[in-house]
Amino acid sequence: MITTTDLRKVYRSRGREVTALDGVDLRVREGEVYGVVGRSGAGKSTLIRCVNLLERPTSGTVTVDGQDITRLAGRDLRRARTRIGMVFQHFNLLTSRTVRANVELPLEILGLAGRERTRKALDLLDLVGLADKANAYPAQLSGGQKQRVGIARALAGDPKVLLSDEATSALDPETTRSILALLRDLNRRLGLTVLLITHEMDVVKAVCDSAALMKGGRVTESGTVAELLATPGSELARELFPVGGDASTPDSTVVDVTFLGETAAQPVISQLARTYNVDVSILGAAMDTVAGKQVGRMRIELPGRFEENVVPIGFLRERGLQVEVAGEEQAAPVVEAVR
Ligand SMILES: Nc1ncnc2c1ncn2[C@@H]1O[C@H](COP(=O)(O)OP(=O)(O)OP(=O)(O)O)[C@@H](O)[C@H]1O
Repeated sequence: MITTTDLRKVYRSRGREVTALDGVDLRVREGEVYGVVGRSGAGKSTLIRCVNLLERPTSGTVTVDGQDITRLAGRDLRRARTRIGMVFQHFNLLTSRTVRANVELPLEILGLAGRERTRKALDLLDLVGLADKANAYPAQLSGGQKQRVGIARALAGDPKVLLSDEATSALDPETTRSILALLRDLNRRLGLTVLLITHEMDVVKAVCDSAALMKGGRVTESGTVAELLATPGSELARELFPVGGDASTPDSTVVDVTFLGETAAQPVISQLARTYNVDVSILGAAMDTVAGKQVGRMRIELPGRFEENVVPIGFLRERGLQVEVAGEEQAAPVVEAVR
């Protein structure tokens, strides 16, 4: 639904050049909620602003719903933009206009007649749970309510795609949860594709089907959350699911095991201990729901060095678990060893 190909953006100001995007390839599928995370300055805002051409990329292409929008200008671009809604961290509401008039603004630009505009704005406010605030002014609303108005306004052009630029960063945790639940609900009910940027892993955990990590203007990892969790060495997986715990002795093997979906319910660790008669110590563990799936991660310690634990580690992998051995690159030989 959204594809960027070798997207580059170089800002030039006062003789200096800053490469904000350094060849970004992104694939957001129709109907998914896709999160882009990264530190401040990684290029997230630039990326999302290039997707609706608020910022013109220096090179590369952006395709939204099959249309290369980097080729568009003038009226064609304005029309394409109505199919791409955007919500902002600081809401960007007009304080002199009522809530209804804020939502009507893009409808005015689209040329809808007065009565039709009002009806549509009221429908949208109903959709975001704010029907009773139509005549209020933004100053009379809480942060969460303001963001609901921002979302209603973003939906005015019946977009297929919604872009969210840190929409929950200015909100408290409970309001964040309710706004994320609203985005998820709109994604499901309207089949809306959502591309959001955030610096909060909890946002990805709560709503995203897929995610990408940006660093220095590049995407360093991307995939569905399940794929990322199953990728050895994935930084995103580690940040989504941190498990701590240090080895009690240098003569042991520390293994991080990730349980996804059905495997989460299987008693594999006790099977491992019984089958190989090894003492398994649990150094750390966490269970959570990520993208609606139960996921667990456990850091275990096996007595003896890696070479002595090749077979038990192979046993875990054979059970379909994601297994990472701390400080080793021998993952492939282990698979070979049990075949
Ligand atoms: N208009 C601009 N002119 C010059 N440089 C800019 C401009 N906008 C962004 N940059 C630079 O581009 C780089 C990427 O910025 P960007 O805002 O996209 O990052 P970000 O990941 O969204 O950061 P944050 O989370 O702090 O918003 C930074 O080095 C920033 O200083």
